[in-house]
Amino acid sequence: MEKDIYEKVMDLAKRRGYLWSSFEIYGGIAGFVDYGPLGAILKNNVINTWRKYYLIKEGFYEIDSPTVTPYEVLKASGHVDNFTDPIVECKNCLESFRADHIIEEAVDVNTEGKTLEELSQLIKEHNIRCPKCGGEFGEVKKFNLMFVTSIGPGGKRTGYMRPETAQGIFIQFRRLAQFFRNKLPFGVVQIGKSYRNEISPRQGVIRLREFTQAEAEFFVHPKIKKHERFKEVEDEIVPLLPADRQMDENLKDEEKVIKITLKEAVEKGIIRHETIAYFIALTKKFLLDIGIDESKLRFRQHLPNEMAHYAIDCWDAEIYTERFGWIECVGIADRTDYDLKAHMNHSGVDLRVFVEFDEPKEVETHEVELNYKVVGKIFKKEMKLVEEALKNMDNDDLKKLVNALNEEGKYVLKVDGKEFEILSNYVKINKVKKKIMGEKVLPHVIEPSYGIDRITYCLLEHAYKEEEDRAYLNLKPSIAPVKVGVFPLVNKEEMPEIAKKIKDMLRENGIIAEYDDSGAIGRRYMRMDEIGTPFCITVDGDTLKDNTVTVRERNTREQVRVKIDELVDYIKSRLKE
Ligand SMILES: Nc1ncnc2c1ncn2[C@@H]1O[C@H](COP(=O)(O)OP(=O)(O)OP(=O)(O)O)[C@@H](O)[C@H]1O
Repeated sequence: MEKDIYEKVMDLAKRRGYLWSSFEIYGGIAGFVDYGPLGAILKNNVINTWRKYYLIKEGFYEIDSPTVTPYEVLKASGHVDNFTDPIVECKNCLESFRADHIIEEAVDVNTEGKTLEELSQLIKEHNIRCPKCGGEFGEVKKFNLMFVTSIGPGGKRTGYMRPETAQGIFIQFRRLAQFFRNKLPFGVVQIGKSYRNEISPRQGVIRLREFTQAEAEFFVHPKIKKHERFKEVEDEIVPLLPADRQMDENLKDEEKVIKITLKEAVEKGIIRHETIAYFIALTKKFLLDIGIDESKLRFRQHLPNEMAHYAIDCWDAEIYTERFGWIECVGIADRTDYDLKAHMNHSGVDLRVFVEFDEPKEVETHEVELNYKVVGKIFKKEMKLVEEALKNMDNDDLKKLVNALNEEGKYVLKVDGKEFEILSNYVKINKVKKKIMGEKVLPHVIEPSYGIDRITYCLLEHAYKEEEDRAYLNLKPSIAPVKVGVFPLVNKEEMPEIAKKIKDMLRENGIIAEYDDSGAIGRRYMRMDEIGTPFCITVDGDTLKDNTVTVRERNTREQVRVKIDELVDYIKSRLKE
């Protein structure tokens, strides 16, 4: 049977040092992958292009936080309770599977949003059996995808390997807001490993248990979701697969995608707001820039019952692959204030940002006067902290304080993770008119989240080309790991020395070049083509006479002669293509 593209790409990737199975000499474990010498450069080139978009063009800043995360953080974020997949175990061979995947592979049913009971029912109804041994399945259960660990000796403190990089940003929000001088909107990114104990990862690099995410968190005023630079992208036409069209049974699959401008999509309410639309455009630009095939890219909106527990609108950039069909590579979600609110409530630390009004407003409000005789004895050393917190309360909190004191006779004041009980006799509340300059708001966050491994695999698959006499990777010069192969035509006279000098000269100028003098020149070209090297330089007899070399282009195989003196500039300009 002919190999499919996945097999061919993975075969090449293994042989030529792009991707290897991890722990191979011990039998390997599904869901882990090593990037070999070329793979590591390719992945870094993808990440650095991504940085160019988010850090340089958008003005976001990057942070780098630990991957081991204490229980409290992920309890607050909802991951301890909700970050689960449905699991089903074969009663005979005890192998576990993801229940929704097993059902969708066996019968034509959409399992999105189904409860555990409904999934169990579907397995029984369709008599779905274990694909490994044909055995009967037990009931469908919940399985939490996080890897658990313990922090410190004795296992007293539970930790998890982070399931997403985003939480590291949310929990540093107070410091980040200070860094950005409390001016909304602002953006922060984090690139790094995330961990999910996927139930049965059978899709190679697509579903990993340890993978790299590049996540951007764009914090906005909750009422302002227009984007300052939307104008620059509003005419962009993007293939969209909106939720209602996915659910419309009268439409054939190919009719479900619509191609309209982002402006129209926002105006018609298909995309919820400009900021999501802006990041859809940015994502498209980035993916095409690294070499994803435009005809194999679309944006699919999550169905209402598919949305993550924290999101109100979400669009996935899906990329087409031959074996796996459309796969989600980027998720662009409006996470609202879900995470900041959760961390504010659990930690007791105020994560709101003070936003100034255009004009000061006069409002009726309250002022708190402390009954020092009473509170002095109660709060002792903490007196200053309590006093400051009460004096700095904003209007909303003052209302809560007044209501609580009227209704229950007490109020719980939270300051820096500490709680203080305030009773009615501790304070005197005066009604006053005040000019206020602004208000505290809890920002919303719009998150584009990129799966670097899936993107890198798609890139390899889209770049893979076959011709009669060769298979090669059509990687863009900016992304290819090795930029130039340098060869002496024959290993005599001074050709090898000159070629080695050219290789060194290119490297000194920041261009990764490889020297190769083994085998026939044609085979050397093929070896470079196979790993996607865009240019090959050959030193030949004429070089010795006129100091020129041939530069051969990978795709067209066309050759031009270039002076050695001009090589660096020539290659540099062509690497920008
Ligand atoms: N197990 C995984 N292996 C590799 N990449 C992943 C994995 N899980 C998520 N990603 C990547 O991280 C991105 C953002 O994560 P997100 O939580 O939105 O994924 P997800 O919706 O849970 O993915 P899926 O539905 O495929 O499990 C995804 O778009 C994907 O590219």
